[in-house]
Amino acid sequence: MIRFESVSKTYPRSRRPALHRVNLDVERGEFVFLVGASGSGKSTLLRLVLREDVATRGHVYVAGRDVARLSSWKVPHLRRQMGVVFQDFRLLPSKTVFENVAFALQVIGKSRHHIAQVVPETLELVGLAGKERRLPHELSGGEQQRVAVARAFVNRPAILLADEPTGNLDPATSEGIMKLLERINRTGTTIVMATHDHGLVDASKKRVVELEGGLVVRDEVAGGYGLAPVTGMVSAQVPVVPPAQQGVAW
Ligand SMILES: Nc1ncnc2c1ncn2[C@@H]1O[C@H](COP(=O)(O)OP(=O)(O)OP(=O)(O)O)[C@@H](O)[C@H]1O
Repeated sequence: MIRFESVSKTYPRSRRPALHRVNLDVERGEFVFLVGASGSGKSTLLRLVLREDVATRGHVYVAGRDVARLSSWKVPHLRRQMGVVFQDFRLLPSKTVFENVAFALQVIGKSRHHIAQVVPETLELVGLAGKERRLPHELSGGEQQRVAVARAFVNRPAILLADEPTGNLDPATSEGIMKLLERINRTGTTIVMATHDHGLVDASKKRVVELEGGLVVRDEVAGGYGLAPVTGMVSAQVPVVPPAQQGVAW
């Protein structure tokens, strides 16, 4: 569903690459955590999937298409297959819960009839039935993030990208958002979630891809936030060459 082939990204006026020769394959329906220190390249990786930016080297494929080769008029079509959730919710402050979610469908030309049917269904799914007429400032942080998830999912995208979706939430509320994302994942939507949330990653036992200075330094099938201590037991961890041995020339 998402494939990175030796992808490097160096921003203009930057000497160090934000991503360096990243190889990554995310299958349809997978749930992948993207972890790593601040500045390790997580958001850059997500931006390349969304084609908000293009790789300096290598290829990014989404659903089999090389995103850099898409003509500009096809980019909106690519993005329609993806939903995005951010740490800061990014809701429209003067629109109600219903209108915020409906807006995502209006801009892609869906009919009023379709919107009237699908928006309430989605709000029900995220646990916001009855709050359709509220404005964002009348909701808790967790509820605002649920609206953002509803907006990202209302068009039933193949892929949902989440950039620190629980970064502004307390642990219990974060757990609720995580359960919601897992529920969405069970419908078949592929999820890639960048996070600093140790607790969620450790509790979930999902695939963990760790970035360090733009390099993938760990890709673990059912990992934790940090590398598991070696106990002598067989580990599901994929061996990864440490950055120092990869011949990296910045
Ligand atoms: N628009 C930009 N122009 C120049 N450099 C950038 C730009 N965006 C990011 N960078 C640099 O690229 C590197 C990776 O940044 P990125 O935002 O991808 O990291 P991140 O892992 O998402 O960090 P965080 O966890 O803090 O969100 C950093 O060194 C950052 O300074």
